Amino acid sequence: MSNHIQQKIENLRDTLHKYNYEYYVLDNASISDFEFDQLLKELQALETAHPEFFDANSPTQKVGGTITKNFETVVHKNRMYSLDNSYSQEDLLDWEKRISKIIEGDITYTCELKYDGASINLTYENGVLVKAVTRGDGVQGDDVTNNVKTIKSLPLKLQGDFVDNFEIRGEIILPLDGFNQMNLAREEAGEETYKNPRNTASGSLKLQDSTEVAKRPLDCLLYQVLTYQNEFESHAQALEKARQVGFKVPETIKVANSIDEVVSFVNYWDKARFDLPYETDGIVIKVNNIRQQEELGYTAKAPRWAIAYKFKAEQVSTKLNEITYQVGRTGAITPVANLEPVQLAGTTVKRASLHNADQIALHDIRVGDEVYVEKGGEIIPKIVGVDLTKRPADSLPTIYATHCPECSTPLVRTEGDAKHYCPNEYGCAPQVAGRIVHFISRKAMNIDGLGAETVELLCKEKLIENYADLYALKAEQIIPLERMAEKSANNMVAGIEASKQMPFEKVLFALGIRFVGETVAKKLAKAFKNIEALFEANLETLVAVDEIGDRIAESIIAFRNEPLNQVLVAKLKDYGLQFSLSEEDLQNQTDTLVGKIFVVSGVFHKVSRNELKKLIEDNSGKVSSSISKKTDYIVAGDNMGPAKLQKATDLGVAIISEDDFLAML
Ligand SMILES: NC(=O)c1ccc[n+]([C@@H]2O[C@H](COP(=O)([O-])OP(=O)(O)OC[C@H]3O[C@@H](n4cnc5c(N)ncnc54)[C@H](O)[C@@H]3O)[C@@H](O)[C@H]2O)c1
Ligand SMILES: [Zn+2]
Repeated sequence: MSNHIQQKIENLRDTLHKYNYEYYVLDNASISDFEFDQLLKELQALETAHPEFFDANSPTQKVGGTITKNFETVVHKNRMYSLDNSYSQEDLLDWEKRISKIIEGDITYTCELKYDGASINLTYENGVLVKAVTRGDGVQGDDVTNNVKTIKSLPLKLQGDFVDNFEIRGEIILPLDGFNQMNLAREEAGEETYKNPRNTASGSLKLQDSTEVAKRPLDCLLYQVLTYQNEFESHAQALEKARQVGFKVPETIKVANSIDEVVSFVNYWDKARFDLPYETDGIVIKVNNIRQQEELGYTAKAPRWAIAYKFKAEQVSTKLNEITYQVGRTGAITPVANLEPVQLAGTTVKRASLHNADQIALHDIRVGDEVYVEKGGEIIPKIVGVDLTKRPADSLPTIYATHCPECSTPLVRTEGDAKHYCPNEYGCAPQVAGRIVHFISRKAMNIDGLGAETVELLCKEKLIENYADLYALKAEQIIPLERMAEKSANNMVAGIEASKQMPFEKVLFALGIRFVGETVAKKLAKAFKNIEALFEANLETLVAVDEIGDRIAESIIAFRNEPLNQVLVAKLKDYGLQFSLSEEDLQNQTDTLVGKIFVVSGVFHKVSRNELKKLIEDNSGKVSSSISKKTDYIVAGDNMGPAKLQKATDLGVAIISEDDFLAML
């Protein structure tokens, strides 16, 4: 019996060591955090029940990371710990009870967001950054000073009055904006996209070439100051002071006087976090008083004076019954997992995306497996892993589809593309209907009174074969159809008619040119101003446009060379759709701000923030999210952050008001 348990404990330790290695060293996790946490919890429970198998090297006892051989190893002056996790209000109350037994007096807490990146320890001597070291195994880490120095928001030399010698800790993160831009560029270059901001940030830190790191839009958010003469009384005070001398300490931090206040903070950010420009995976609650922190001290792995509250992972496990294949509007094949129905984030989930053949192979996902399903930012849930312990003995590896499930054409897969495609573009029913559905969709022509199901019906009834046919539809043809009545038919026709006013960029997006998404369509519309100019452009002219690369350019050329597309575009033009920028758009576009880089900060009165950004872009200026030496102007509204203000002043960037800006135009 105990032998069996010991075996189980050892297996779990081995498994977790392996996952730690993949996560911290390779920056390429093969299982989700949720699964990892489950396994760790399982091990913790076994170890608590069987203290005779205690091992100081167990993943429950140690910080998970390690050092690499690529950088100089530095022993931390002050150990770097992990954080204990909590998942509910009860967990937080338990924690409060535990610490109240150890310390005397009232406790106040600081609540901070748990920034999802890589931890870093910065050493400042006489106000100058001298060392930046990763957490490593907590005792020693990698010296990545040169890489960290490229982070623009991090002060290399402090201005103003602060402690002379200190360490400060923070999280190196990759804001979502920058992450998406990096991925866009990779997609453009036909390279595989990065998985998530966290491991991209962590991987960037460990690059050998600092000039490469400098190109990545990393940021550093600070969360702890360590001094040697006890200069500060409270954690919040230390952070406030750090912010004043130019460190990026997020304004989201809050002091709470009770666990109830902590809980309100947690509940608020559980939703509001999706509006943040970076990813967070929870809240960190800390005892605010530094003397009390010292009294509480540390366990082997984490401070007793802090606890992380992890946002609920919207993830469950269920059985995979069947894999089917879906043909998208572009002919891309998506494998779909048909699941044993399960409740997830308030909805019943029956299907989930499996992405592509590589993903299936990577996780070795098989029919009959118990799989983990996760609901991320996207609406369609995805499978993130397999519970191998539950795999049936007779299970077989998945063999990926070879032919289109709709039209039986052999599938193709081009080099470097993760997806398989059905090449029968104009004869494969879902591709035909799919192109029309895309055309009418909200972000494209936004046609009221017409939905995907109706489009399929209209195709099936042979009333339409392509999107241009929509404009010839008459109410009398629609009324006899299933689920249709006079009113709905009239609405549909009116909606189609109204769509003729949609601006050029929307029409361009609606055409469904491969790789021409909403943003690219906007760029193209702005650059070429009308469809004739766009379709006459050669590869060279096309790639000269900002952010347009070979892949997009070739796709545009292929589209305009296809005779059917030429006919469709000509028909749409005849029907009166907008194939050039409007007079108004043209008038509003100037070169007034060409070459100028703006940062917009604060709240404005005459125009909204988005309008302001649009005005900058319409007048050929560039909007950047962070202040750097390259920034020409900061348009400052109300409540501009003091850190930004300081930074702008330090760099000598001109700070202008909303009125100043409007006057420039
Ligand atoms: N998927 C995998 O294979 C795998 C493997 C290992 C670890 N993990 C995941 O990593 C996490 C455990 O990692 P960990 O030990 O680094 O602990 P952690 O990330 O849960 O917590 C500690 C870290 O939080 C960071 N942090 C962010 N904001 C902070 C703030 N305001 N104040 C203080 N600290 C803040 C610090 O960098 C600190 O080192 C778990 O979520 C686990 O699921 C996943
Ligand atoms: Zn097909």
